[in-house]
Amino acid sequence: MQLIHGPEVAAAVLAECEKDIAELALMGKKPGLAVVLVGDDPASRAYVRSKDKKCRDLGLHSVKLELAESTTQEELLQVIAGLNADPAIHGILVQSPPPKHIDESAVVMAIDPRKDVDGFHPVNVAKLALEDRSGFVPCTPLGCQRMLLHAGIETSGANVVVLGRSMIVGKPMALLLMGKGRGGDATVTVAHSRTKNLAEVTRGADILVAAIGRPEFVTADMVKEGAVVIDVGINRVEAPELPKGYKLVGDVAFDEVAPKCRAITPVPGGVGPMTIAMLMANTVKACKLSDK
Ligand SMILES: NC(=O)C1=CN([C@@H]2O[C@H](COP(=O)(O)OP(=O)(O)OC[C@H]3O[C@@H](n4cnc5c(N)ncnc54)[C@H](OP(=O)(O)O)[C@@H]3O)[C@@H](O)[C@H]2O)C=CC1
Ligand SMILES: Nc1nc(=O)c2c([nH]1)NC[C@@H]1CN(c3ccc(C(=O)N[C@@H](CCC(=O)O)C(=O)O)cc3)C=[N+]21
Repeated sequence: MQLIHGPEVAAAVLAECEKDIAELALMGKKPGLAVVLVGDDPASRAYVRSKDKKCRDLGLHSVKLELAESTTQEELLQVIAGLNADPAIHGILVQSPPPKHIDESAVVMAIDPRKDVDGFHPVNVAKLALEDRSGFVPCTPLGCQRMLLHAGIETSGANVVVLGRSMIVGKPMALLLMGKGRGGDATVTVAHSRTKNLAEVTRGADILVAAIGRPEFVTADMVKEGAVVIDVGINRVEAPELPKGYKLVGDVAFDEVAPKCRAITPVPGGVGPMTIAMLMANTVKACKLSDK
């Protein structure tokens, strides 16, 4: 069984970013990323902090905006308009999900598609579906694809099952893996909460991507011997015996599934660090494509 280490693959991505950042510096350009967080969800805060740190480590310009829970949609849209107009900012990320009084799709629509490093804007969703590589692909599925490539896992002709159909993970993951060319050309099945005989469907997978947000949902009986398993899930579960009072587990019951696998990603230390690395890569790409 091969363990695919997220931080190791992320380091390769970040090394490429560093080369690009050095080249951009020669042209007087420095990639800039703005991350906007509305409210004070602890998991979101942790993510925003680690992104900010990674930016600084790489020498990117980083702006972290932490707005009060009570921020109105109008105020948030004004903040985004300011970032759209700011030539030092090439990427904008608004942490999802926003508080309930804010319409997420209105927020996504307000971001200049050229700065939409999350790849959530309809222009970028369409570009992914059209296989137009000038757009931005959501960081998490992009990171999963990169992990498969790094681990030498052939996707061409493989039976892939993507468990989950969200716009952030499942749907773009399916589009990437069914796309033509390197890291694609797979036969993709997308399963979700209405799927019948789920275990039978997932047992057909040569490559199983789990992105449902249910702790340790995927058990050994759902996985074929020799399959590759990518665990996207990040679930906080209570663990009173630990100093933090919680631990992170994936959507896969790692201990029982791992022994059956050809390769598997752990949680933590799997897909999470890749998401951040791809965010850096998308920001560098946005800077390269910008005229400022
Ligand atoms: N590693 C990383 O960087 C990231 C990790 N995540 C994690 O990935 C997981 C998924 O996130 P996200 O896609 O945003 O989640 P969503 O809640 O938006 O989507 C979950 C999907 O899983 C499906 N689903 C839920 N329960 C079941 C079930 N019992 N059987 C089959 N399908 C089910 C849902 O089906 P239906 O559509 O029918 O409701 C839905 O399509 C979460 O744990 C999240 O924390 C998310 C983003 C980044
Ligand atoms: N607009 C937007 N874009 C996102 O990309 C986005 C979002 N909203 N909302 C929330 C999810 C979740 N997400 C994670 C990224 C990295 C880790 C990560 O690095 N996790 C570490 C563990 C970190 C820890 O120990 O707490 C790991 O898995 O090893 C986790 C989760 C991005 N998301």
